[in-house]
Amino acid sequence: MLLEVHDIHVHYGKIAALKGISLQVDEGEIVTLIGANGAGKTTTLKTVSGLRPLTSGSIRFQGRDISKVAGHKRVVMGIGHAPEGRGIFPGMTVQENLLMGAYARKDDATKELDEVYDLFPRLAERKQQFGGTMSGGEQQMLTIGRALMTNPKVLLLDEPSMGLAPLLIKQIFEIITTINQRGTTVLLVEQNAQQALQIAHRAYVMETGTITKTAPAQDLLHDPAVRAAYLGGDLGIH
Ligand SMILES: Nc1ncnc2c1ncn2[C@@H]1O[C@H](COP(=O)(O)OP(=O)(O)OP(=O)(O)O)[C@@H](O)[C@H]1O
Repeated sequence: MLLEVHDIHVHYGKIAALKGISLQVDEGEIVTLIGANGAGKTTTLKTVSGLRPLTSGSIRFQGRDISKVAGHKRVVMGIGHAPEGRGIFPGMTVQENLLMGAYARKDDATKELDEVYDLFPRLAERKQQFGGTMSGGEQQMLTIGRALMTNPKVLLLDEPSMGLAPLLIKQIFEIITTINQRGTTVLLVEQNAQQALQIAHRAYVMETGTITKTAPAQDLLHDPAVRAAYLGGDLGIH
């Protein structure tokens, strides 16, 4: 087991955002978390990467309890996080933004930089362009690229398709599959449940701070209750 989240509770002040979440991610998997707005998906990722503290419960990574390990150390251990809302450095070039992702590493990141440019030719074309002048979709690519610069064992992806045009959404999901096939485990949070379930191996359904269902992604694609709640009831399965 690569990542094991056990019965975590997380609060924002008095508000309980996570009320006992447990999930596992095996090496090599794409696991997706789906659920309505406010269910706690983003909070789950933030807690795994160390951006939010736990009230109780535990998180194990490669068998080690990391519940109290600082976020920057989790990066070095192999937990990469591409957060929602992009958060790139607008006044830095694309390349500088990517290199910021590698700052915690002691070794040379040339290989990772080449890999990121290979995955996202658009970023390679725009190395010297300021991050803030990139389009929304390009900034999304930059956020994912920056997280990949840490050479993560597990990549936490928060809403990578948010705000993207349909063609770009298709590309982003293809790229996530490629990243996974090249050896990175993925924990994916998505509003776009249909596409997420199509590329994922397994999925968890979240509702108001709890997990209500877990199954192979293909099973959830055909689950009438999941289809009605999260897939618009549309039966257009590909
Ligand atoms: N900084 C914060 N302060 C107070 N409450 C917060 C904060 N961030 C999130 N919450 C609350 O925690 C709950 C879970 O939020 P979270 O962002 O994790 O949900 P989500 O499933 O990712 O939703 P979405 O799909 O809308 O992004 C929500 O009720 C939200 O209002």
